[in-house]
Formats: sequence, C-alpha cells, structure tokens
Amino acid sequence: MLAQWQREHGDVVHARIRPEHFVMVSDPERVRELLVANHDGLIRWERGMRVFSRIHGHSVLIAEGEAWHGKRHTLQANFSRSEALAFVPAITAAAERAMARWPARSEAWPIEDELTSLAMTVILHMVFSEGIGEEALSVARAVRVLGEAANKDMFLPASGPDWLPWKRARRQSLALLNGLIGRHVAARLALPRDAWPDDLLSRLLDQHRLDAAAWPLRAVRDECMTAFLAGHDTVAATLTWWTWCMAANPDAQAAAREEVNRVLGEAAPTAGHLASLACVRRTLQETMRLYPAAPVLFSRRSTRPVALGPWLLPEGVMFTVPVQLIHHDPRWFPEPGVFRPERFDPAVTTIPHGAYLPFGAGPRVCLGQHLALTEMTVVAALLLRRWAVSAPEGMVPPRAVMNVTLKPDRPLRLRLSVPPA
Ligand code: HEM
Repeated sequence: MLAQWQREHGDVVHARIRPEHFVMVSDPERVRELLVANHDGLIRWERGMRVFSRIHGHSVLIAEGEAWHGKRHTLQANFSRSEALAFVPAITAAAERAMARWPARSEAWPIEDELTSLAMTVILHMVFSEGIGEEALSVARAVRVLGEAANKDMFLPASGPDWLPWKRARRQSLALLNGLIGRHVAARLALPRDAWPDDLLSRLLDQHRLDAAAWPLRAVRDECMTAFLAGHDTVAATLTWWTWCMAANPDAQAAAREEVNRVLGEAAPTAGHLASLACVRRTLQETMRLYPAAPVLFSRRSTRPVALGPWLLPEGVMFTVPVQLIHHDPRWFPEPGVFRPERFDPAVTTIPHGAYLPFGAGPRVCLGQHLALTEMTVVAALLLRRWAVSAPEGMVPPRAVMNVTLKPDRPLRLRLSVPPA
C-alpha cells in the first residue's frame, strides 16, 4: 500500500484514515528533516509504546522528553564505539565457544536458533557478565511469544487484561524474562560492591546508589530488559538474514571469506582487525538494507507544528518513514533487489544521507549500533572462516515477516560445509 501511495502521490503523502492524519515521508532529505531537525517535536507512536511498555517498563526505548534525555545521556557512554571495541575479546570468546559445538558439515543446520542463542549470550555478558546455558531455548521461545503477542496487540485499540485465559503463554513468557532479569539483579545486590564485575548492571546500580529517586531499582530493571531484548533480537535477525544472503550469493560469500583469511589468517579477531574487514562489513550493511531488523520503530507523532520542506504540518500528525520502501528505491539503490555489497564502498557510493536507515537517524538513533556492528562483524568473520553456507536441496527462499523484528517466515536452516581451500 505504501509503495502505491508513493507511486501515485510522491515522497510526502498525506492520508486521512479516521481518526488519524497519516503522513508518509520517503524522500531521504525530508526524512532527515523529520527525524533530525524536528526530533524535539516528535514522540514515538503511542499505541506501539504502550504495548512495548508492558515488557520494557519505562526504559530509554519508551520514555519521551526530559525523562528520555536523562536516560539516554546516562546510557550513552556504555554504548560508545570504544566500549564496543573493548568488548571484542568477549564477543570472540562467546562466538568461538558457541561455534565449537557446530558440526563441520550439516545438511540443514538450525542456524537461526544457534545465532539467536549466541546473540543472547553476547548481550547477557555485556549486561550481566554471564552467558546463558540450558535456558537459551526457553528464553528464545518466550521472546518469540511476547513478540507475536505485541505484534497483534499494537494494531488493536486496547490490550485485554493479562489474566484472560488465552493470554497464558504471554503471561508465562513475561514471567520467565522478568525472572531472568530479576535473578541477576538480586544476585548482584547480594554481593559487596567491590565484588561487582564491570558491566552494564553494575554501572546502573551505581546510578541507583547515587540517586535512587532518578534511578529506582525498577528503572535499572527496565534498562536491563531493553538492552537484553533490543540487543539480541535485532542482531540475531540480522545475522540470520546475513547467512541467507551469503547462501544465496556465493560470490559475495567467497569474496568476504577471502578477506577474512587474508586479514585474520588463524588469529582471533581483535578490535584492530575490524577496520580491515571492510568487505565483511559491507555484506552486513547490504543485508540490513534488504532486511532492516526494526522497521516498527519508525512511526512518530508530532507534538507541535512540524516544518517539512514547503509544508507546515500541525500537531497530532502520525508520521511514518517506510524504511523498507526507501531501502528498495532504485533512485538510491540501483537494482534494489540485487545483493550488491559494493554499493557501500565509500570510494563509489552515491547513497544520499537519509536513504539508508537500518539504525534510524537523529538523536533517537539506535543506542546499540556500534555494539551491533562490532558483534556482527566478529561473528560473520568467524563463521566464514570455518564454514561455507548454502541452501539445502529444494529449499524455498524464506519470506520476511514482521514479529516486532523482521524475521524469516520459518526458522532458517542452512547447509554447512567445509569452505574451499
Ligand atoms: C542489527 C542490530 C540492530 C538494529 C537493526 C537496530 C535498530 C534500531 C532502530 C531502527 C531503532 C530506532 C531508531 C529510531 O527510532 O530512530 C533502535 C533503537 C534502539 N536500539 Fe537498536 N538495533 C540493533 C541493535 C541494538 C543493540 C545491540 C542494542 C543494545 C542494547 C540496541 C538498543 C537500542 C535501544 C536502547 C534503542 C532505543 C533508543 C532511544 O529511543 O533512544 N539496539 N534500534
């Protein structure tokens, strides 16, 4: 429908769908004007946030105005580029441990489950200095149940109470995640301060000790929940799509592997190697163009009149930035259906600002983007070094479906084999 609006009416389209005034913005320059220049006149889509807040509480993802600003400011330092790079040894160790259990060959390896469990381990290390063991599958199931429930609820005018019998799976899933986070917080508080590891939880608990009014334990819990969910589900979805893109594009896979072998040899990846893994990074960038993991976060409501090009749009408008449509626009991405990582080569790129938005834009840009890119590059390099991925015989290509994040329509399984020498 959005593609049809764009075809028929252009890049800024107003539609009256009572009770809303919708405005779709698909011109890169106007997108930046909206998300960057006008960011202080916008809030996230209220209904979506009301549904998410039942899981995330009042975390940085949900908060608005001064409350958001304070949280973002406190959290930002933990998610800087240098913090992400300092985390490379932990990411490498977690990935190598996980991959040591993968077979040398498999006809249909459950790559999505494996990458999801790895992404969980990495973020749990970052937040709690601990990984996940036996629980991984049940936690992944709980995340899926909550995602499916949220996805349905968002488009209803209101959510029914949780005690309704058909909400049992949702109720149990939320209890499981709350239990996971709650256990970590309680265990940390039971330790003397000088025995706390240096991780996100300790840093948040220090904020709590400093200013319990601004950072009650509830707020600490909320940030841990958001970091856990936003920090693994998106990465798992992107890495899963990346393996599919590699399987479907053997030449790009071979070129990326050649780079990994040349740059790393047998060495473990370090922060110093990352800049030289440009070809691997571009395969990830191109994957995120085709499959941006979190398109649901791109709706905004204006809280004051918003100037957009020649228009002045009033308070109360629902703006939507159709990120998938923009990422497939041949004006910015020639042959948009083709997997072509070279388009991100800085020497040749012609992608305008505002046309490539996997992490959003403006002050609310993804908090974890450096961590995500660092983690995905390390995992991709380690995977390429040991395995060639391809589609199992007769496999039907996966379809992208929205389940809060953009996922394959069924859990992805791929063939693993020994890469050519
Ligand atoms: C491939 C991985 C990821 C993708 C594609 C992604 C994408 C996004 C997008 C599109 C947004 C909304 C931006 C906007 O509204 O303009 C967002 C926000 C956010 N992301 Fe990510 N994300 C990823 C990984 C992560 C990781 C690893 C974390 C770590 C904790 C994280 C934490 C957050 C948080 C806390 C927000 C809310 C920021 C705010 O409202 O100020 N994300 N992400």
